[in-house]
Amino acid sequence: MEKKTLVVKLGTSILTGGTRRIDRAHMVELVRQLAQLHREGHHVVVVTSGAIAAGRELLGHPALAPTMPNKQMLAAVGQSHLIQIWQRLFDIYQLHVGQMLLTRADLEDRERYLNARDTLNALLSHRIIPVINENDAVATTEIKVGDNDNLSARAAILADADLLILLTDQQGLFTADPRSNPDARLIEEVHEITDELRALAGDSVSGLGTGGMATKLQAADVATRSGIEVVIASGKTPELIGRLAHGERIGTRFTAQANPLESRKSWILAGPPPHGELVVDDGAARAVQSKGSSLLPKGISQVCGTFERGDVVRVLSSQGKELARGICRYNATDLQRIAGKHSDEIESCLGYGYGPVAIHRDDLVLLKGDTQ
Ligand SMILES: Nc1ncnc2c1ncn2[C@@H]1O[C@H](COP(=O)(O)OP(=O)(O)O)[C@@H](O)[C@H]1O
Ligand SMILES: N[C@@H](CCC(=O)OP(=O)(O)O)C(=O)O
Repeated sequence: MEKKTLVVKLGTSILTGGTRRIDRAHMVELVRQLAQLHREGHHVVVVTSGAIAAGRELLGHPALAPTMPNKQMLAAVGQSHLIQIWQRLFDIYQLHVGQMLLTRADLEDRERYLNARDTLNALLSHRIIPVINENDAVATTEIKVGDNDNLSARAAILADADLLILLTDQQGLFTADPRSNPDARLIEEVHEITDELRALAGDSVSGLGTGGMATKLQAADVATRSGIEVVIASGKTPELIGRLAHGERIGTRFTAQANPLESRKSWILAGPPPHGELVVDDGAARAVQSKGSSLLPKGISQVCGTFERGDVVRVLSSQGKELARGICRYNATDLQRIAGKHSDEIESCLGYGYGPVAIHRDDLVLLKGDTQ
């Protein structure tokens, strides 16, 4: 069976079961399902809400004004508690978790984005379960993603996920909020997120979650545009996670709009103008062009311009013809020092390393014909 990468977002509504406490009994059941998928060889990423709810529970539900610092204080208390609960539950299956607390600023800055992606990939390749939440304690309104639905869509892009599952307290997106409209019907499949659809998605009324269905639709929009399928479903459906991973139709499914690799490549071409140039030797030019290889420092003969790790650069042949564009994993100063060297010399030369390649093949777009 094909191995998939799944991002599963668990909202406060499902983690508390609508109560004032974290529903550990239900978390045990969700972890059992996640561990089963992991055992089958799939990559599993958890995006967890519930820090604020856990903080409230731990402090005995103090009467607090709903100010930002108070929420941040609750999240700071609750997050460490929450991650301990996750770790204890995954311990049952001898699995480790790795906590990643992110903000919007981390995901918009190319260098920090690459760092976060490298960390996530390192966790996954060591078969550790990444457990992600927003870094509420440091995030102010400007740098906050604001809700974990949107955060999970960005985490899914970071992980190159095949499927994003948004687990909540409803069976999916309905034609109206089922809490107030008993006649509301489940929408089973969405191919395009239109304004009419957005008008159906209401806010959270439970006082526990953030954003309701509106933020779930925003998340579905972001993820499906990046080629990731999204499902909104009820966390109470038996064996839900495994059944969805095996292709069963449950809840509301949003079909992917593009292939993830293609969408990253169009960002490279349409995104910010290149910051610098790498002139490569004939061997590297051939490897990149005909074999679809990554660009190694060894094949770089000249580094021009000032660029940071994560910036887009142009790749030029020794005759000055533009062959490709890609996201560079080293900044210009570092690359000048390692250009022409073997990848296993990077660490000793710089004192650190971000891996053996200057531009990974997934971050490289070949240009056909003259693009000078
Ligand atoms: N059209 C809709 N279909 C389903 N649920 C809706 C809709 N509009 C609003 N909602 C509300 O969204 C809530 C789920 O969002 P939220 O409370 O933020 O949960 P979570 O903590 O899982 O993110 C549901 O409990 C429901 O009341
Ligand atoms: N980061 C916050 C959750 C924010 C949020 O979006 O909550 P939810 O709508 O329940 O997914 C916390 O951990 O409490």
